[in-house]
Amino acid sequence: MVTRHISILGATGSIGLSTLDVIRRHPGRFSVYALTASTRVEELAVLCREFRPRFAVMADPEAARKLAGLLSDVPDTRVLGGMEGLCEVASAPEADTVMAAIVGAAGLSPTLAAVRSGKRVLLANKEALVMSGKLFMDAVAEAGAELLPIDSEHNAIFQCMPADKIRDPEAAGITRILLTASGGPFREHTAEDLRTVTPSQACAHPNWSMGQKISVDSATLMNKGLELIEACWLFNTTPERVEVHVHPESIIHSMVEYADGSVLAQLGSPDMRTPIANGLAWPERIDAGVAPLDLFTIGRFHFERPDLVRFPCLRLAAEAFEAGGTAPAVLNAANEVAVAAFLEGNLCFADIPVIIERTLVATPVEAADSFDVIFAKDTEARARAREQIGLLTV
Ligand SMILES: NC(=O)C1=CN([C@@H]2O[C@H](COP(=O)(O)OP(=O)(O)OC[C@H]3O[C@@H](n4cnc5c(N)ncnc54)[C@H](OP(=O)(O)O)[C@@H]3O)[C@@H](O)[C@H]2O)C=CC1
Ligand SMILES: CC(=O)[C@@H](O)[C@H](O)COP(=O)(O)O
Ligand SMILES: [Mn+2]
Repeated sequence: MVTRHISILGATGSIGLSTLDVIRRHPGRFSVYALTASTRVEELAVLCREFRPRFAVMADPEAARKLAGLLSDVPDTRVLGGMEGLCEVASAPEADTVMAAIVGAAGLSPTLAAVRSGKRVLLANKEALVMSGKLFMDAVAEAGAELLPIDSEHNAIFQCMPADKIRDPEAAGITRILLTASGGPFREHTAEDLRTVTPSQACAHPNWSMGQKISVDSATLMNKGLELIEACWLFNTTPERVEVHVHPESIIHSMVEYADGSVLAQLGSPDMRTPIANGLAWPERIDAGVAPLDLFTIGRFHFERPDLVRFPCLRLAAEAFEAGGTAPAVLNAANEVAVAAFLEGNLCFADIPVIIERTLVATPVEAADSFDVIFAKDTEARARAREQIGLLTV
C-alpha cells in the first residue's frame, strides 16, 4: 500500500474535519502534509497537534502570527500566511493529493495551484469550478491532474459511470443525469413565509450538517444551481441532459440513466465521509466510519419537481450557464455577497435571488478568456451586488 500525502485546504470546516476523520481511521495509508484555515486559529492549532503536518497555513496573516505563537513548541510544523502560503502548500511536490475544501471564490487560486501541479484534486469547492468552468477543466487536462468529485451528488454520478467515460457520457450510452436535491429546510414554505425566515432556520438543513454558506445555498436552491453547472463541466454535458429531482430523504445521492432504460443510483446515509473516503482511496474502498444504511427504517422515497417560482436561484444559475463567458462568475460572486448579507441580518432571505438577478443584469458578460478576467469580474460583481443591496435597503 502506497501512502498518500495530503494537503487539506479548509481543514477547520465541515468537509475538512470529515476528511481528517477518515484519515484518522487509516494511519498507514494517509499522511497529512499541510492543513489550512482562514481565521480559526485555536481550531487549527488543535488539529496540528494531532496530525503534525509539515505546514500549517492561515489565510489571514495576523492569524498566522497567532498560530505560530500557539505552535512554538511544535517544531515539526512550519506556519505560513496569506494566499501565497495556501498556493505553496497546494502545489508542493511532497504532497500528491489536495482536498479543495475552502468555501467560495477564495478557494479558486489554491485549487488551481493544485491542479496546475498535476495532483489528485478532491474537489469540494464547487464555486471554483462554477466561476471558471472551461478554463479550470482545460487546466486539469493540460497538467494531467486527477480531478475527483467530492460533492455528494457528483461523487454519486461518478460512481454510477464507467471510470474511463466520465468526460464522454454519450459514448457510455448515458442519456440523462438525475441530480437529486433535498429541497432544503423551506421546501414547504409559502413565498410569504420566505420573507421572514432567519439565518439559523436557513442553516438548519434537514439532512446534512454543513457550513453556513452552503446551508443557505441549499435553502435557496442555489446549491442545486451551482451543482447543475458543476455537473455540466465535470461530466462534459449540457443542462438539457441534467434533470433536478427533489428527493427530501437525501438517501439517493443522484442517478445516471442509460439508453437501455437502466437507471443506476448511489445510495447512502447523508454523511460526507462516504464521498470523501471514495475520493481519498479511489479506486479502492475503505472504511469511512459511516453507519450501514437501514432501508427498513427509512421506509419510503419521495420525488417532486423543483419549484422555480418560490426558488428562482436554480433558474438564475441555469440562465447564467446558458449565457456563458463570465456570467457564472458573476452569479457566484453576487450569491456570496447576498448570502453573507443575509447571514449578517442585512438582507431578507427572499431578496437573495433579487440581488443576484439585478447584479447579473447590471454586469456585462465578457468572454472568459483568462483567469485574470474571472478574478476581475468577481471583484466587479461583488461591488455591484453591494450597490444593489444598498438600493434595496434605503
Ligand atoms: N459541508 C458539506 O457537506 C459540503 C460542502 N461542499 C463544499 O465544500 C466547500 C467547503 O464547505 P464547508 O466545509 O461546508 O465550509 P465551512 O464553512 O464549514 O469551512 C470552510 C473552510 O474554508 C476556510 N476558509 C473560509 N474562508 C476562507 C478564505 N477566505 N481563505 C481561505 N480559507 C477560508 C475556513 O477556515 P476558518 O475555519 O478559519 O474560517 C474553513 O476551514 C464549499 O465550497 C462547499 O460548497 C460540497 C458538498 C458538501
Ligand atoms: C452534502 C452535499 O453534497 C450538499 O451539497 C447537499 O447536496 C446539500 O443538499 P441539497 O442542496 O440537496 O439540499
Ligand atoms: Mn451537494
